Amino acid sequence: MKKIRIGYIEYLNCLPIYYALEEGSVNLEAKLVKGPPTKLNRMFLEGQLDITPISSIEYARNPDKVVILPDISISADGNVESIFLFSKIPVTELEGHTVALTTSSATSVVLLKILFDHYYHVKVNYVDRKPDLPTMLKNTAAALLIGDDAILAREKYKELAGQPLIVTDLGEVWKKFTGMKMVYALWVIRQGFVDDNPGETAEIAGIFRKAKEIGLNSLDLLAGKAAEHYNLPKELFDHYYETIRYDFGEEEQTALLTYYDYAYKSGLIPERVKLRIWGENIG
Ligand SMILES: C=C(O[C@@H]1C=C(C(=O)O)C=C[C@H]1O)C(=O)O
Repeated sequence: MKKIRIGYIEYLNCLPIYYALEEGSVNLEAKLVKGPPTKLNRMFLEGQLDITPISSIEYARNPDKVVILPDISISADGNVESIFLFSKIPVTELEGHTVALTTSSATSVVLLKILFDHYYHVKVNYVDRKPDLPTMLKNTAAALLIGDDAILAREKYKELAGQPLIVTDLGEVWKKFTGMKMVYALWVIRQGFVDDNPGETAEIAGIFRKAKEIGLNSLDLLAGKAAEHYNLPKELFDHYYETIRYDFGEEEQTALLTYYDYAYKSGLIPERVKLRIWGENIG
C-alpha cells in the first residue's frame, strides 16, 4: 500500500496529537504534510491527502466526501487563546468599517461573521489578507488572526503606530452568546479511503486515540518545547495547552451543529448537515 498522506497544521495546537507520531511511540507509516489550515483543507478536498485536521466549517461544505474520525477535534470551552480580533476601536463601534481576515482560516472567519450578524448586530466589510498584523491593519480598523500568528501577535503588538489594540477572543464571545463550547477543527478521512480500506480505518482511528493520549500526558514537555521555539515564557504555553481541548463527544457535537445552524442562517453554508462519524454512525 502507498504511504498514507496525513495533513499536519503547522500550529502549536496540533503538536499534542502529532508528537507521538513524530517520536515514533505510535506506529503509523505515513507522509506528514505541513501547512496552514486553508492549505490542508484544499489539499484534502482535492484528494491529495487521506487524513487531515480540517477547518470544521469545511466539513459542512463537503459532507459527502468526508468521514469524521471519532473522539478528536480542536475545540475550547470559552476563551481559545489563539483566535483574536485585533481592533483599533471597540468591536461594537466597527459598523461600516473594514475588517481584514487571515487567509489561513476558514472556521474562525465564519465564526467572526456569525458574531457580527447575530451577536453584535454590526455590519462591516471584509478583505482577505495574509496573516501579518501591521500590514493587515494598515487600511483597516480590525484584523482576525488564528493559531500561532495570533498568539505571537498578541505578545508582540500591544499597540500599533502608537495606538493601543483591543484584543477580542472569539471563543469567549461565542461562549457568552451561546453558552457552548466551540469546535474549530475535525480530523477527517476521505470517503474513498474508508471504502477501500475499512480495516485500516479502524486501525488509524485507534492510533490517533493513542497518539492523543500520549500527547495529553506530555503537555508539560510540549509547552517547554514551544517556549524554547518561540523564545517566550513557558507559562504562556502551559496556559494554552490547558485551554485547547481535543475531545469530540456529545457536547462538542451539539456545539458544532449550533455553529452550523448560525452559519446557515448567515448564508455561509448551503445546508444544515449531519455528522458522519466513523465508529459512531459510519463504519
Ligand atoms: C484554535 C484554532 O483552531 C483552528 C482554527 C481553524 C480555522 O479557523 O479554520 C482551523 C484549524 C485550527 O488550527 C487556531 O488555529 O487557533
